[in-house]
Amino acid sequence: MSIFVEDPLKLKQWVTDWLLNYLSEDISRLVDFISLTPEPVDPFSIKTQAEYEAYVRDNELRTLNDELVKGYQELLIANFLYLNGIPYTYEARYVSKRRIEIGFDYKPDFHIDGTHIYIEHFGIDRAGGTRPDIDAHQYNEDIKSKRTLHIKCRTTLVETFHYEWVEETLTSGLEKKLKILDVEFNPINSEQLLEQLQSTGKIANWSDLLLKALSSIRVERLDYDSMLARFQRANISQPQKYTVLLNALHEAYVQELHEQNAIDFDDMIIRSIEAIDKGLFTPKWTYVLVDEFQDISTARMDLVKAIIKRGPTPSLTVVGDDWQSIYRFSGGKLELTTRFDELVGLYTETKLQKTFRYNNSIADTAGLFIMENPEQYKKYIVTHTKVDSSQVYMLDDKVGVKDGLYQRVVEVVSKIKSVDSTASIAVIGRYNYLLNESKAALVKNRLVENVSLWSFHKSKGLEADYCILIGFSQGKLGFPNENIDQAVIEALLPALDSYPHSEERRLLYVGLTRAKKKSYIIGDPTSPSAFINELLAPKYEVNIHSKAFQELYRKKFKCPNCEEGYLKLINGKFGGFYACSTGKGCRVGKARVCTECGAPSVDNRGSSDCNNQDCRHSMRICEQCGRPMILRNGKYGEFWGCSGYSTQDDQCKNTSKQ
Ligand SMILES: Nc1ncnc2c1ncn2[C@@H]1O[C@H](COP(=O)(O)OP(=O)(O)OP(=O)(O)O)[C@@H](O)[C@H]1O
Repeated sequence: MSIFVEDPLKLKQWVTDWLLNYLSEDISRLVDFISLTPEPVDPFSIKTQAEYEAYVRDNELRTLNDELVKGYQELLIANFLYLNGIPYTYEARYVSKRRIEIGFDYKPDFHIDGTHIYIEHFGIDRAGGTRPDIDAHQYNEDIKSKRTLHIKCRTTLVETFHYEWVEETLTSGLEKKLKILDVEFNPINSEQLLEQLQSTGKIANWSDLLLKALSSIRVERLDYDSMLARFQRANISQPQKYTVLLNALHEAYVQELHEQNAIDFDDMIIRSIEAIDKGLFTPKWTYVLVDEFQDISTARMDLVKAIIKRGPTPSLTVVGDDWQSIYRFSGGKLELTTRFDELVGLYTETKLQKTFRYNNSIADTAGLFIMENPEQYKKYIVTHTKVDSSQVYMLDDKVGVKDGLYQRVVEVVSKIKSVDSTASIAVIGRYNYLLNESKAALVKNRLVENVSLWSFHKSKGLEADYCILIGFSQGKLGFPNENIDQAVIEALLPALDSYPHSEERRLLYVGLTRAKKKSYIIGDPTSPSAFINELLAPKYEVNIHSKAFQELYRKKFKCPNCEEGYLKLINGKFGGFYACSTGKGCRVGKARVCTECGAPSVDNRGSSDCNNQDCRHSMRICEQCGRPMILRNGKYGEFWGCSGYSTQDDQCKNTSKQ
């Protein structure tokens, strides 16, 4: 086996060395690479301010000079200045401290040091249009006041625009504009640049990206053409450049293994297939059993197929659970389970729907949660153990207390031990650092005995009496992990179902179902992740043991019409609705289920409005009969028509204009 298999750090070092060599051979490769990472994003495709903020939060836009900037196009300008040896300051103070009409301290995007030249990048298209969440009129007015201010203060304003980026003239245009002003260009040489890239940690980040790409190329058995096709299908910009780079990396890796006279795990599989196909080995097995089939990769499936094809007509039995497919990042191809007949052939199915591990409370919460994704199979798990009350708890991380999360972990472990001293306990976290910190806190409090620390991935197949699930923050290191900057890796991995966070959802399902007795979820009420918000909904019947979370819950489910009541989900004959917990005394009666977020939606005149302040979705309803209105297409254009139009015994013909 290759040393890379035994010591992943050695592989990382090899990739880093390869990258440094590859880049130093040709300066144009270096410039190309800089333009490939981070991946370009068109800000005009971002719809809301919250979405833009999440993009900036989750995609650290750091220049070659190590400044954090606020937009991808600003990053390109900063890098252009840096590569051309033009000293600049990002968001420098302006000569005048005067506030311009719009009322903020004016800081132009860039100042060319030692000159009166400033650069402003304006996010407008040729018609003056802006990002959808920005008021275009106001933005254009601001542009005018900035121009006036520069004239008044006798400074030179160089303007660049979003549309130049679209037209691919952003940096070439800037070059012309600066040369006219006699700005001196001293392009940086490749050694200096490489040094800077290393010292700012960029090379290390790029190596991580390449490592992941290499692993995907291996497990998916991709060649140049299939890689290029995937990038094109995924709309990756500059697909050719990525393909050339990754293909070169893969070839060098294969060559390296050859020189080491060694193989890796992927080779083991690939060579086994070859050995069987060439008749060097004849399988004799009459029964072939594959466990954890939901995570099987293309290469592994090819091996199974070869064993069957060349064996003595064996029977194949596979065991898997599509709800627990969590190894896509290492090639797991859920499709092979969900499209088994198409991809593998005829089969008979046996459903294992009874669990001897967890109780009905955990089964109901976890089952409802996983089946939110309509692409997962519908299954109703019967449990051997039955309980009368909810065994899933939501706790907070002691809002505002330093290391509050780990203190909470200690508290829960200590409480469990006080009532069930020999119980097995597991702390399950999305990232290893969460587990390391938890372990340190438990060791310090002498509570670590009988406590396992597992990542959600590692917890697969394991079990404990009590499980404590942690790390539900928002963003890049959150759960669900909202890391969206690696579209390249996404494109190389097996196809993913389209439901948002589907793989992360399965991961939480796995975590929730590790406990035999109780599951505790610890979240942060000040920035609850999407999963925490979702689990607060009454249908999950989670015990909310936290004032802060109850407050959040209160906001969403408080009955708007009475002091005491909460809106509770009822599954009626004609679908779900919410009813006030105080019963008939409350005038609100029933509330609808918001079609966007599932929280209660309360009827007002002509519309039903979501009670969840983060959602606030408004659904148009018929003023005559209360059914939802539907936007229809008629002879004279679009109009709103009552959805009761097609109901035979109680037809409603109400319409209103669009
Ligand atoms: N027939 C049975 N009677 C009693 N207990 C059982 C029975 N079958 C399994 N168990 C217990 O149920 C628990 C779960 O079993 P096992 O780990 O085999 O399930 P699994 O289907 O592999 O679960 P998962 O896929 O969720 O990891 C174990 O503690 C096991 O000992």
